[in-house]
Amino acid sequence: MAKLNFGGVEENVVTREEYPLDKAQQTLKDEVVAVIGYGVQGPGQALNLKDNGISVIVGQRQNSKSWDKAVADGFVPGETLFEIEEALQKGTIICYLLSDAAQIEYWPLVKENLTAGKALYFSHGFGITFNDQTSIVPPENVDVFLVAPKGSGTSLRRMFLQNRGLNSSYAIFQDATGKAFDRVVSLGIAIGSGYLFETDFQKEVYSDLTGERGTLMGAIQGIFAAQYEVLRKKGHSPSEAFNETVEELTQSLMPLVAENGMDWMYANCSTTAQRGALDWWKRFRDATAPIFEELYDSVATGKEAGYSIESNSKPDYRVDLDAELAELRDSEMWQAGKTVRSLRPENN
Ligand SMILES: NC(=O)c1ccc[n+]([C@@H]2O[C@H](COP(=O)([O-])OP(=O)(O)OC[C@H]3O[C@@H](n4cnc5c(N)ncnc54)[C@H](O)[C@@H]3O)[C@@H](O)[C@H]2O)c1
Ligand SMILES: CC(C)(O)[C@@H](O)C(=O)O
Ligand SMILES: [Mg+2]
Ligand SMILES: [Mg+2]
Repeated sequence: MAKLNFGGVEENVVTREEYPLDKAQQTLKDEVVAVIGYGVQGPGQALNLKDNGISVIVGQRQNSKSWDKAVADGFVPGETLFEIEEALQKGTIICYLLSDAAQIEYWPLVKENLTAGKALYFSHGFGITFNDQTSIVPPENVDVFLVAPKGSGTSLRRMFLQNRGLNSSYAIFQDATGKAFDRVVSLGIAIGSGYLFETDFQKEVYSDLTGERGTLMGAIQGIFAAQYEVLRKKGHSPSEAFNETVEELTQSLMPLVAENGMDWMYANCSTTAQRGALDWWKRFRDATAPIFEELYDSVATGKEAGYSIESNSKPDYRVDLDAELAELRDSEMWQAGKTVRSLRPENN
């Protein structure tokens, strides 16, 4: 395993050079990887595994949209697509990719089928870390590990098809067979990870829940809305407010940050912009830091897990979720965005 320097701190990383695909294929050659759940990560991981020559089956409720999607994606009922219980019986590695809330409901069935020497794979530290709320406690004679892609399953698949790779974290919770490291790293490479960085279950879930509630999803929408609303209140048009808040960021500036970092993006803007950004960023940091502290505490005390379990375990959770998403979609800002996107030349 390579030790790499990240801003002065050494960390363990597994790269494709060190652990190439043929080594992963060799490690997994006698395994049947059962992907349970075909939501967002399920399709991304299952299709990448299949295209990488791994023996993969999907377990999903029949008569569901996800079942139909698996069929449309090339999984064949009775051959590579089964009801959850049958897939659990056939799999030697169980990739537990139901929603974190649904994992609670199906746990007794999964546990029943975890015979000695099998492996239980997660893409999140949620179920194990918050087992006081999930009751997910695996038997001692199976391997338990995670590979958590740091991005959407949709991106995992798209980047795979573009010959790129999303980075993932990996962690081993339990090594019953002595093969856990090879198994987890092989799966990480075979699902299409660019490289794998080491973590543990608790750190993965604390950082992941903080990130998605924070800068990646929650905070970014909050800061977009705040700036957009001020610009509108001061008399700017929706297109002007949207372009100065979102469109320029996603289309012009974030690709530059992705390529070479924030200072390089700054350096490619005017000295006027650089002066202003350098003067203001610390004020935004200081204003939001207390909210991030509160958020982290809410994650670490298990409150966020509790909220998520409570709301996503309701039989009609999708109805409320869809209504909340519609509120965002129908807001003036995102409706303005729809028109702005339609005007991109590549969309014409
Ligand atoms: N979405 C991502 O991009 C992403 C990224 C990294 C890790 N993860 C983790 O991967 C795992 C799967 O995430 P996801 O986003 O694909 O899941 P999801 O929340 O979209 O749900 C996945 C599947 O669970 C099924 N499901 C939901 N409720 C059910 C129920 N009551 N009974 C049976 N099936 C039910 C859905 O039909 C779907 O097939 C989670 O642990 C998640 O935290 C997700
Ligand atoms: C894609 C994300 C936000 O990184 C993932 O953590 C999720 O829960 O979907
Ligand atoms: Mg997450
Ligand atoms: Mg995440």
